Amino acid sequence: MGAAARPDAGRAPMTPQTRPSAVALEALLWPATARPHLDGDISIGRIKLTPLTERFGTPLLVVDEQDVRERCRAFRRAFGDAEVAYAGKAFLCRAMATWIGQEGLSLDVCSAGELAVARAAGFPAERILMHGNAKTPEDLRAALGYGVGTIVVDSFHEISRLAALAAQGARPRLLIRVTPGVDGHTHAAVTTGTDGQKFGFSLASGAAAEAVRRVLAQRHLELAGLHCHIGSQITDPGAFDLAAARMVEFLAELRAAHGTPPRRLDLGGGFGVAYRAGDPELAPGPVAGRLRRTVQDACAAHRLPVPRLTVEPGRAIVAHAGVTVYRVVSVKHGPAGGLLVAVNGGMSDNPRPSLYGARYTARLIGRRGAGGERSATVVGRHCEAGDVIAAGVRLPADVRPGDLLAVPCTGAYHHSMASNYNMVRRPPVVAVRDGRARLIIRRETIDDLMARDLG
Ligand SMILES: Cc1ncc(COP(=O)(O)O)c(C=O)c1O
Ligand SMILES: N[C@@H](CCCC[NH3+])C(=O)O
Repeated sequence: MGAAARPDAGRAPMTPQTRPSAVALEALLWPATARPHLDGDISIGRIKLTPLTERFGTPLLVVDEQDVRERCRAFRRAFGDAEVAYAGKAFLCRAMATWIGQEGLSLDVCSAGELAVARAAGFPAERILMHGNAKTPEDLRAALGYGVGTIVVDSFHEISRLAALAAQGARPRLLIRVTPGVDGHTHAAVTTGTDGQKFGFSLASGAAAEAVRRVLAQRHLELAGLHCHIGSQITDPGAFDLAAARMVEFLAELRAAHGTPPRRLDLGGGFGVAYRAGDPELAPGPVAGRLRRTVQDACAAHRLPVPRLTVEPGRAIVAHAGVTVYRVVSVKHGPAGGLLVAVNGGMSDNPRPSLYGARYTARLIGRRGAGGERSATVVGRHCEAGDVIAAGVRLPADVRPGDLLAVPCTGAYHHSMASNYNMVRRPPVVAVRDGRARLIIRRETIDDLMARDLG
């Protein structure tokens, strides 16, 4: 190519100062393999997002397999010989169950449906825990039928039901879900360690001690240990310490009352992650160090053997692996000079802002903006004014219909909580890794939606 034909002919040579650079990503928010590019695009797993949307459409949930695997490894390294059970409610499909299984994690399911996914992926039954405050007889039969390793019991009625089912053959291993009376200072809707909410047997009221007595009285049931889960998106490590210390104290009480204490202690999940730059996040290393020390010290103080620990991270494994890409449909001028940028998804693929006031960030991809930045609120397509995806974000002032917006940290409690509100079809999920993209959940079709409507 001759010099005159070059698009940059005649311009001053670029120095390091004038050479355009890709706008950096906030490293903590995006998947491990996410990289910004000069053209404004972002690649994940060495695949650029814009061509991916041309292939699979929008909205599109992209999941970075390497990010998931790295976080599984980080949790296993941090917790040493403890069991790490991924909480499938955060995001579950056959591919995810396969990755989790290959990385040596256990799996927490809370319905016959989640168990069916685990089964379809061939997840080892021994490494499955079943949860739920209102497991139905169908859930329990499915669990016993597959031979799940552990059932976490949550009510006196469930103990009776399990005893009846176990008398027919199975001998399930049980953890008792205890409510330790610890406030994790998270959103009220996901606070589960305090008395008065629906999960678990209260420690303070004596219900937990009574649940232990009832399980021990059933010869077909085996009491393996205790469980607690104080809530989700917790960023205060002190709340986990307090819960762990109370649970060890309870183990000591059980030894005094019944002889040998149960051998397992499951401290649940709930490790908070950053959704926006500057948000606090609990990294597995420090949190594991603290928790293990707390348990060891409390056991030493009570002269108890240290129980085998389990933790159940969900969000911390998969939230950062997910990026949702939307297409802008319309732009309006909002109050105080801000923009209202409406996209082709919303509360049906991300109900978290409307449920918990969750805050997200968003970024234009696929081209570089011009004309500076404006404050913007990214809103969804649903028939509610509260259908907001990201409020108060900075977007290029020239954002316009047809643009692509990427929202990071959408891997956990997005697809798993998606709905068909307004008969909108749920988006597909594409897994990316090492330059390859694989459709792991296809987009819903209008036929899917109509299939259950029998007229
Ligand atoms: C029993 C149990 N374990 C683990 C989790 C996972 O929580 P997170 O995704 O916040 O780690 C949950 C959800 O809060 C849960 O209910
Ligand atoms: N769905 C909640 C977390 C609930 C955790 C399940 N026990 C969220 O999106 O933050």
